[in-house]
Amino acid sequence: MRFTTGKPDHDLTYDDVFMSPTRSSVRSRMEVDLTSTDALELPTPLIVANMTAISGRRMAETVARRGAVSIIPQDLSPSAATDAIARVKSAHTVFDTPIKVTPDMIVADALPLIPKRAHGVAVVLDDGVPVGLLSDADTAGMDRFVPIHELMTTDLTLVPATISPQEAFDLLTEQRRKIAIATDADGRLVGVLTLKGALRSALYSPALDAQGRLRIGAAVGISGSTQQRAVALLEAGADVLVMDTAHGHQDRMLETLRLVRTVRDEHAARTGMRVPLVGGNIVTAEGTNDLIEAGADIVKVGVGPGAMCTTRMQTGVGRPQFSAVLDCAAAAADLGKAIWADGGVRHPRDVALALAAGAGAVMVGSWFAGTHESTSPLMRDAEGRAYKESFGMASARAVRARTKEQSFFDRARASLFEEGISSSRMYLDPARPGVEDLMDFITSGVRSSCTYAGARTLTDFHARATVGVQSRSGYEEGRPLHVSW
Ligand SMILES: NC(=O)C1=CN([C@@H]2O[C@H](COP(=O)(O)OP(=O)(O)OC[C@H]3O[C@@H](n4cnc5c(N)ncnc54)[C@H](OP(=O)(O)O)[C@@H]3O)[C@@H](O)[C@H]2O)C=CC1
Ligand SMILES: Nc1nc2c(ncn2[C@@H]2O[C@H](COP(=O)(O)O)[C@@H](O)[C@H]2O)c(=O)[nH]1
Repeated sequence: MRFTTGKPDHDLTYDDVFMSPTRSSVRSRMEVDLTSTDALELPTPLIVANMTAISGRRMAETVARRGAVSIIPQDLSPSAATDAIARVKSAHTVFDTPIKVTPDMIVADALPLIPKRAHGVAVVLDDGVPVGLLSDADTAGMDRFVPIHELMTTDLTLVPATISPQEAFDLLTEQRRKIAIATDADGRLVGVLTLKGALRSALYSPALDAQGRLRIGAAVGISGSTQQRAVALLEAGADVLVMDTAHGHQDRMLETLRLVRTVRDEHAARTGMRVPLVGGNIVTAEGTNDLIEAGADIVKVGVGPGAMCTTRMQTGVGRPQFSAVLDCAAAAADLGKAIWADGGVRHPRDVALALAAGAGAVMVGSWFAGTHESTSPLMRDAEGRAYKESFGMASARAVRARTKEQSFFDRARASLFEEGISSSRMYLDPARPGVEDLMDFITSGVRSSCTYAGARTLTDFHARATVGVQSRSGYEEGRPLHVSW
């Protein structure tokens, strides 16, 4: 990456910069290979942040089908974390896992479950065999105690699990249906595929492990029984382990990395599977070097840019994210490693700029909180707009949950040091209510950015990107107007 007018002597945020188009021989945005340039080599260079309100098994399986990875947070109990890994590992790599109900259940049992799926239906099963579909629309105006079999739609599009996404797409288009139900040779449910899902399956490659299962990551804290948790997560099949804390450039992080590296290496010697380790968060080249020396394959970069973050206002500490990513990516590359740009991503352009600056992949938290797949329950405000509650991992709320084994005094003391928001509303975008909709939005933007730079891969993109520094009005000029001025 080069600056149009030389590297400025002050640090820059994503909003401070723009990319210039350069001559390109790339004929189509579909020619661009978005494989991440970190140790994971993900088909889609996105990571879902290890935040309790956002990343769970539902999020993990959905994004893995589209080539990305979600990190199960450190605050989940070891059994909940290993259960999430097991569920994702057993999920189908093409067909979605639907909400399942039975004909005798009542509408009130199904209604809270249906919003957990962007496709908005539950599959009604009789002894494992699909017999109906239930959507919100089927239940409109009906008594909540009515049994599901009285309201369900029974005219189904059943397809064999061997069908290709393109065949499923053509069939659904021909039948003017939105969802197909895939079954095995005995007629039992395998999964579902929507029209959009079929299209996406043809466009994205899933993130798969060596055994062809969906990939998932998990976080390990730097306090407490780190070693035991790391062993349990590796045994369960975690594909990447993340260790992060507010101040990643501290001795305890370096000690934890060394400890977990030993556990990882023993696991690798036994199984032949070497799981990458991620350490963070830091924003300097020195921090990057120290974490890599202690065993990090990937360094997580970002102090203070997160949407739930109050660190910069509380402490004055942090660094504008574009410059942090640029410098840390260069330092990591010198050691043959990579970084993740973590935090502050609010538009597809931010992902593109982080990748242009050399990030191996980009971590997204709060933006994905406002989707059907995040862990929080769907709520509605007074106007009926759908939202999810989110909170920071260093908020008093998260700290209280994390320290529940400690004395009242220690918990009260710990929550004095909050550096995050305890409650925020992340509204679902009616045009993009699912995480896959946001992934479409982001990846189409990044594909386009690559072609503006004449790049076919993300390595090329970083090499060819030309970045300029812009004024506030330069940034404002680029914002679309939804109403006239
Ligand atoms: N990217 C970012 O800007 C930030 C991210 N976060 C995220 O929040 C989550 C929780 O992190 P964290 O709050 O570190 O909690 P952790 O549970 O990881 O604990 C942090 C440990 O480090 C010690 N510590 C020393 N100095 C600091 C410091 N300046 N800030 C925080 N802890 C310090 C704490 O001790 P003691 O409490 O006794 O001081 C505590 O033992 C992580 O996922 C982290 O990534 C949090 C803040 C900033
Ligand atoms: N300072 C804080 N940072 C936090 C907190 N919770 C999470 N985070 C960091 O934010 C990113 C995600 O950023 P986003 O803009 O995409 O939401 C996450 O990975 C953490 O590094 C917090 O309470 N305080």
